[in-house]
Amino acid sequence: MDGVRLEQRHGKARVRVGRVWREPNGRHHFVEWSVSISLLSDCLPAYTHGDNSDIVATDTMKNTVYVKAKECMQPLSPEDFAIVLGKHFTSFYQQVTAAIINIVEKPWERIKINGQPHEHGFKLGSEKHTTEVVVKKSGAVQVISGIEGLAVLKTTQSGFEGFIRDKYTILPETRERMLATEVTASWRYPFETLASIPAEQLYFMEKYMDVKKVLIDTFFGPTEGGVYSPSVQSTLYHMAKAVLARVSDVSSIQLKMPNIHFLPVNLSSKDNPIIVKFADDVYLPTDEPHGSIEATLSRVRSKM
Ligand SMILES: O=c1[nH]c(=O)c2[nH]c(=O)[nH]c2[nH]1
Repeated sequence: MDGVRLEQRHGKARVRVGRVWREPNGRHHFVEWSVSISLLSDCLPAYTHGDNSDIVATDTMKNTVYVKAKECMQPLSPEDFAIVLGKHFTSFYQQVTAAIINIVEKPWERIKINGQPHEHGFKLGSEKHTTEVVVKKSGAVQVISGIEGLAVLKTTQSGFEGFIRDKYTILPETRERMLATEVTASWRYPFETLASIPAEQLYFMEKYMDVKKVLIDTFFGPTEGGVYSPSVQSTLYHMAKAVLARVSDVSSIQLKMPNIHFLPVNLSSKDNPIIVKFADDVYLPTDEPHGSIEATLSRVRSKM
C-alpha cells in the first residue's frame, strides 16, 4: 500500500450544562447549553501506535465545561462561553492547535406574571440560539452565530408561478397559498483574531436579537397588507439581504428554509356530492416531504 494520510480530531459532544447567576437583589439569570467540543491536536501516536500520552481525555473536556461555567461570574452569551473554552483548550494544552466549539442554547425566557418579570421563573420558548467558534493557537478565530427552529407561517400573500412545466408536472400555478417554514440561520462575523472581538458583555446577544428581528420583519412585511412572496427562494433572498443591509458586522449569512406544505383539502366521492370544497380555508398540515431551499449571501467588497 502507498503511504496514508491521517486527518483526525476528537472531542466531547452534547455536554449539557445549566448555569444560574444570583444577583444580591434576588434576581436570578439562567442559561441551559449543550456544548460540543472538538480538538485538533498532535496526537497521531494514539491512532497509529496505541500511545495515548498526547491525548486530552474527552471526559476531561466535559469536566472543563463545568469548571469554566462555574468560573464565569456574570451571564454571558453562548458565543462568549465558546470563546472562553476555545481559548482555554488552545492555551492550556501544548498539543492542541485548534478548538472547535459548538453550543446550542435552550430558549429559557423570564416569565411574566401579571405583566411583571419574575425574579427566578422561566418558561421555554421555541427557537434556539446556536454558535460555532473556532479558536487557533495563534489567536486566530472565527465566530458564527445562528438560530435554529424559527417556525413562521403566513396564510396569504404567497404564490408560486412560472416554473418549468413538463410531463412530470402536476402542481398548479397559484398566487394564493400558505407559506410555512422553519428557518435555520447561521451568520459569520468578520473578526479574525481574539483581540478584535468586541468586549461589550451584551454584544453577541444584541446581534442575535437584531438578526432575528430583521428575519421576522422581512418574512412577514408590514402588519397590514404584508408583502407578496413569489417563492421561498425570493423570500429567503430578501431576508438574507436585509440582514446584511441592517446588521453591521455580519459578513455572510446562510439560510435554510424548508417549504412546509399545507395541502388544500377537497373531499368528494363518486357517490357523495362534494362535502368539502377547498376555498383557501381547510388544509392538511404536513411535515414531510418538504421543499428544501437554502442559500448563503456574503458581502463582497467593491473594487472601487
Ligand atoms: O416557493 C417554492 N419554491 C419551489 O422551488 C417550489 N417547488 C414547489 O413544488 N413548490 C415550490 N414553492
